Amino acid sequence: MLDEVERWLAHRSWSADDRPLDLLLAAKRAAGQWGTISVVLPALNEEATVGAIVAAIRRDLMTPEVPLVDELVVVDSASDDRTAQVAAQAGARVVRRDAILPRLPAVAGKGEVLWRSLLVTSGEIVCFIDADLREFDTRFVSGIVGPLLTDPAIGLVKAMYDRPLETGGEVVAAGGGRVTELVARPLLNLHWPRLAGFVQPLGGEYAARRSLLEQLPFPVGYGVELGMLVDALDLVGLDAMAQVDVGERHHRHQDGQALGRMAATIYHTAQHRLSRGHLVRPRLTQFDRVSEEGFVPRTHSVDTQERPPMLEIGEYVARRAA
Ligand SMILES: O=c1ccn([C@@H]2O[C@H](COP(=O)(O)OP(=O)(O)O)[C@@H](O)[C@H]2O)c(=O)[nH]1
Ligand SMILES: O=C(O)[C@@H](COP(=O)(O)O)O[C@H]1O[C@H](CO)[C@@H](O)[C@H](O)[C@H]1O
Repeated sequence: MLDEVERWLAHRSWSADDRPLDLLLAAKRAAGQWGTISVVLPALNEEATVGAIVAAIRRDLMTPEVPLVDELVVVDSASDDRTAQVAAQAGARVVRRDAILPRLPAVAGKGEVLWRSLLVTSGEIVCFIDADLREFDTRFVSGIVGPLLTDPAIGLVKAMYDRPLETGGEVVAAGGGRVTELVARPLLNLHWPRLAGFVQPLGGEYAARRSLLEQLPFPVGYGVELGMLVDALDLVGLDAMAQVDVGERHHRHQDGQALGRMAATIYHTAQHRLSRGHLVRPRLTQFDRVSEEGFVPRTHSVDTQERPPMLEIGEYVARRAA
């Protein structure tokens, strides 16, 4: 590991316990406008889990005694279940992805909704939390916004955690984060070794200053986390980035082929940054055994579209100037 990363781990890697809530609330008061916090949950068919996450954040972090979070928004990613109703009943403001910036028709993908969320939130600190988490602890939020409240030099904070691989509520292996371990961590270590200190580079729980996020392109799919780490490193440097240990994360796990498609788009996101030019062919062929036919190839396109920095969107600039 690079000496720079060793040093980074010593002074940019914390526990959520290092910043108790009373310290955060005092820092938030002192920060004024710069301490405003928006929590965003991207949600595609998360009716089973989104309500408990919303309720926990409202219960713990949006009360007169603990007014840490200023707004809580669920961006509904064209769900076809009751995600929007469940989230609204739990107390979130729900915004439909397709209602945001309709002049640019939305495309499928997690990064698409995170990018659009910047247009419908106002906090100077934006905190992203996946909506498929179970046994959610609001330390995930307070832990990662903490350094942004207490240290002006920090621009982006990732959560780190254990992530058991579970099926039906039973732990089947210690090593969740399959795409992290098989694709993202090797890619980062080989090509961006300064990012090798991030324990959960693909984790979906992270917070950043709006002033940083609005300068970054957003890969529209699952490449958004890797792309954001690489682009933030280029723009603000490693010392403006940090990570906080928030314990253990339980979430729904996708099947192997879905993770294969995720891996392909993450690889494309990395390759796009490596050569900013020559792109691999964005297609992925996978195989299913079909009774008498044997293995049948099924080819998927790999999403490659990226949205520009929000500062290049006139509506966003006008809203911020208002
Ligand atoms: O097109 C998409 C894909 C995912 N998500 C949300 O993004 C988060 C992370 O997605 P997912 O759980 O599928 O990723 P994983 O954790 O399995 O890698 C979840 O809240 C999803 O509902 C979304 O809003 N739109
Ligand atoms: O880290 C990973 O390997 C993947 C899959 O996790 P699991 O193997 O299902 O625990 O999950 C993450 O990757 C996505 C792409 O960056 C993020 O969007 C998810 O929030 C994150 O859970």
